[in-house]
Amino acid sequence: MLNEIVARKKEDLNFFQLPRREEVKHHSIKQSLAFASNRDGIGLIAEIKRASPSKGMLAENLDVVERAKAYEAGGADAISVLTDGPYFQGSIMDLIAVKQAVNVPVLRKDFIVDERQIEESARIGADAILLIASILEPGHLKDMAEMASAVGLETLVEVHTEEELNRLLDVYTPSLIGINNRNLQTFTTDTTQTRALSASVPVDSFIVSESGIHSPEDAAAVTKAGAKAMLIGERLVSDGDPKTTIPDLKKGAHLG
Ligand SMILES: O=C(O)c1ccccc1NCC(=O)[C@H](O)[C@H](O)COP(=O)(O)O
Repeated sequence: MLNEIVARKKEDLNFFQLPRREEVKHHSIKQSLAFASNRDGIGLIAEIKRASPSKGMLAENLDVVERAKAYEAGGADAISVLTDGPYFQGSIMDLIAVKQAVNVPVLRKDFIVDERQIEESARIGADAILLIASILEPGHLKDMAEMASAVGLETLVEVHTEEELNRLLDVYTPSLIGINNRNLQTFTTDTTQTRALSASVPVDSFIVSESGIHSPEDAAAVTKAGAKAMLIGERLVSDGDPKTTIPDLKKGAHLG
């Protein structure tokens, strides 16, 4: 009997195994965004965001697979999945499901503070992870970025202030830099933050403007400021028709 139970258990365990990382098709987020920037004037990362500390619940009972497919069909060049549970109501299950449903690169958005989260990100199939300069010492951030690269993950390194950016650049120059327009202490957003920092970003780094982008005019402002891509959560997650909204937001890149 016990043998039977154990055999059955082994079979069931196989059911839940994730595919090996080398069996999953991975896509470069930088390449996807750079291609879109050349083709459309700006690349777009659309975010799966159920809730946030600043706004509370944004999309209750969100079907993450349906939403991710709608983003992709609408022209998103990458998808960001918030996997933090306590503050954003996300989970790694969301990322696993999204990765299996779309062909654009998938970014894991979380508060990554421990090397084990990098191993986990690789295991669950993420193509890229976010590293936040305000919560990691520059040397630690550099080590984390190198470790991520060694396991096949790209990194988007997020800064909000000039001081954070300069401290980081003293030890490490990220290839993808996210300028967060949201102040993480007050939660206020101001898209002029992208302009304020972009001149200090090394020319070879690719700028992603993050947060507070709601309209084609916002897209125009961050494009003019030097962003090559934008990361949008709230505006898109509750939107009825990403197939219309995503192209409209991208068209903002061509506004005067
Ligand atoms: O969104 C928040 O309230 C928030 C608060 C504290 C830390 C992080 C937070 N957001 C994470 C994000 O990076 C945003 O979801 C992302 O940049 C998209 O922003 P938005 O388009 O304004 O939803």
